[in-house]
Amino acid sequence: MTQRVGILGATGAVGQRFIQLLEDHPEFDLVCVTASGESAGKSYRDAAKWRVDTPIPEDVAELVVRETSPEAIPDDVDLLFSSLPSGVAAEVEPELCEAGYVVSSNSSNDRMAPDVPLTIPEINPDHLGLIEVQREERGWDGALLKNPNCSTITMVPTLAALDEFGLERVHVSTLQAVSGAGYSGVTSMEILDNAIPHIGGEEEKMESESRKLLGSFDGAELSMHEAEVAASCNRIPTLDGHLENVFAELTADADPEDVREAMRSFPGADLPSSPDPLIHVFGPEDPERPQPRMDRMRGGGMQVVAGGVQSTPEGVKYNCLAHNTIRGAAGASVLNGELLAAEGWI
Ligand SMILES: NC(=O)C1=CN([C@@H]2O[C@H](COP(=O)(O)OP(=O)(O)OC[C@H]3O[C@@H](n4cnc5c(N)ncnc54)[C@H](OP(=O)(O)O)[C@@H]3O)[C@@H](O)[C@H]2O)C=CC1
Ligand SMILES: N[C@@H](CC(=O)OP(=O)(O)O)C(=O)O
Repeated sequence: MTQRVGILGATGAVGQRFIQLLEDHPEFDLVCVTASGESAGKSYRDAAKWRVDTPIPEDVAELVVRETSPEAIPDDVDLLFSSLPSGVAAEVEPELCEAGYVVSSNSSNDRMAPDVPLTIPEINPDHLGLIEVQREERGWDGALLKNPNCSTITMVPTLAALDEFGLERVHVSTLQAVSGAGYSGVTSMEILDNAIPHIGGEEEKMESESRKLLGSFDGAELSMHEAEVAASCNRIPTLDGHLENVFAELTADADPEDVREAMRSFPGADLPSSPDPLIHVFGPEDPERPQPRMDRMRGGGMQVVAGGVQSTPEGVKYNCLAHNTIRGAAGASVLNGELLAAEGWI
């Protein structure tokens, strides 16, 4: 069955990725786009400065952009994807959920709220059960579901694969693409011939969101994973694709080939946007991979790519990579929407 969907913040960088990913989607039909009051009332073509590398779908270009409020959105929309600035989302998303809409959101507000599921469908689909808790506590007919931060989602599938070796402590250092800061986020004068060893709030997000994603849900309450996570986040002059150097301390012995096999065989999800395999792993014959330019579009930008697995005295070290605006943003929300549909929440 096809579901009628909308995008909140559809004119922005992530909103445009949503439109690209929803074109020809087998389950979702895009019927509604919203943005700020500045854009509302204009055609999407006139409101959005289109910057994605495929043309605007003609039917979307003709849609009239709506205000971002419950009154402006048609009642028969089954699911809303959200790519609003987090301050705006923090106000509007709860109003929409209260009005009965189900929202699959990429914005960072409420990710760590104890009654808001933060999911990667291949890793913790059972956390969706938190929606029952959320509805009971908040009295909503709708629901709010979040996907994690783009740097977090790049690393967590590899950590989930390592969990069988007793994941105790994680140190990670990131090399993040400029698109993560949005189109006007970092000027060329700041980033060319340079690297910036700080991204506001990013380290805290990686450290807390990872433990929530890897945590367990007993049907009523969510417990965080016990592993300690310490992150150092850096911006570098790549366009798309976050590369990360991970050092994992494990309680069990783990040979690099066992680790590669655990990552290679980690199961995907039976959902249209989930790649198979979930993690592409380069072996010791390709020590220089993954690389952002060469590997970010694997699996349509939805695959996580790992390589450089080597033993350390405490466990293993390796590199991992994912496309930050596809697997790390719009693609993650679409995949969560597919999970909501498959599990009967919409
Ligand atoms: N850029 C990226 O790679 C990533 C971004 N994110 C997160 O996704 C969200 C969106 O990011 P991004 O697409 O880069 O942001 P943009 O600034 O490019 O887009 C923001 C969108 O929100 C709309 N908007 C702004 N203010 C309001 C308002 N007051 N009411 C209603 N709509 C409003 C804008 O509409 P208008 O055009 O009318 O101003 C636009 O559609 C953020 O929370 C960001 O942190 C997450 C991961 C990666
Ligand atoms: N901070 C990320 C992008 C982002 O907006 O993340 P979040 O979804 O947590 O707000 C980056 O710079 O690459």
